[in-house]
Amino acid sequence: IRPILLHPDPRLKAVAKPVTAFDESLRRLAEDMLETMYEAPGIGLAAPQVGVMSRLIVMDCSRDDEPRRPLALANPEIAWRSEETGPYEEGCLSIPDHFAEVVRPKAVEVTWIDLEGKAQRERFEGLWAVCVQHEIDHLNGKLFIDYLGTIKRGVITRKMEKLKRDLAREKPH
Ligand SMILES: O=C(O)C[C@@H](Cc1ccccc1)[C@H](O)SCc1ccccc1
Ligand SMILES: [Zn+2]
Repeated sequence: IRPILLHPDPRLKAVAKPVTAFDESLRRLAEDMLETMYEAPGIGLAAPQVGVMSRLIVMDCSRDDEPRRPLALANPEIAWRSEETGPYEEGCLSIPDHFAEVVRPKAVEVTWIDLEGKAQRERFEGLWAVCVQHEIDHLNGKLFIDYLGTIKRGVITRKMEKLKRDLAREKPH
């Protein structure tokens, strides 16, 4: 389990670097991220959210009544976006307890390299499509609040700054 960085944090606004070593340490990082994600709980997590500036994301958007399908995607890229878009009330483990509607393409095709170094390509729809786009945004320093207007984004940022001040002073918020 690794601590999840909270917005605002410069590491959440930086562009992460491509993964080049498909070795044991990458597999260990993916395992740590999946453990952190399940414990949060969440259905996705990007390496920059645990302070690692690498282009690695993990996801498991399977429902509770389905078998788990943990995925680790290195150097993910969106190769195709559907014309059709749709809204979803998004949240973020780095911006806890804040939710807002974001409109994204309903389906995307993603290419990536898996932990064995093999190139993969898959079409995602539904919650998987929302999640993979949300996670790839994290690799480019983009947060779901960046799709909101200046006012709403500012309100959320100021509330998060207060939360971080209170946490720093060990005061319950
Ligand atoms: O911060 C993250 O990247 C984890 C996000 C991933 C996500 C955000 C919006 C929509 C889909 C995925 C979430 O905090 S994981 C929590 C969650 C759980 C169920 C449905 C939506 C979000
Ligand atoms: Zn997020």
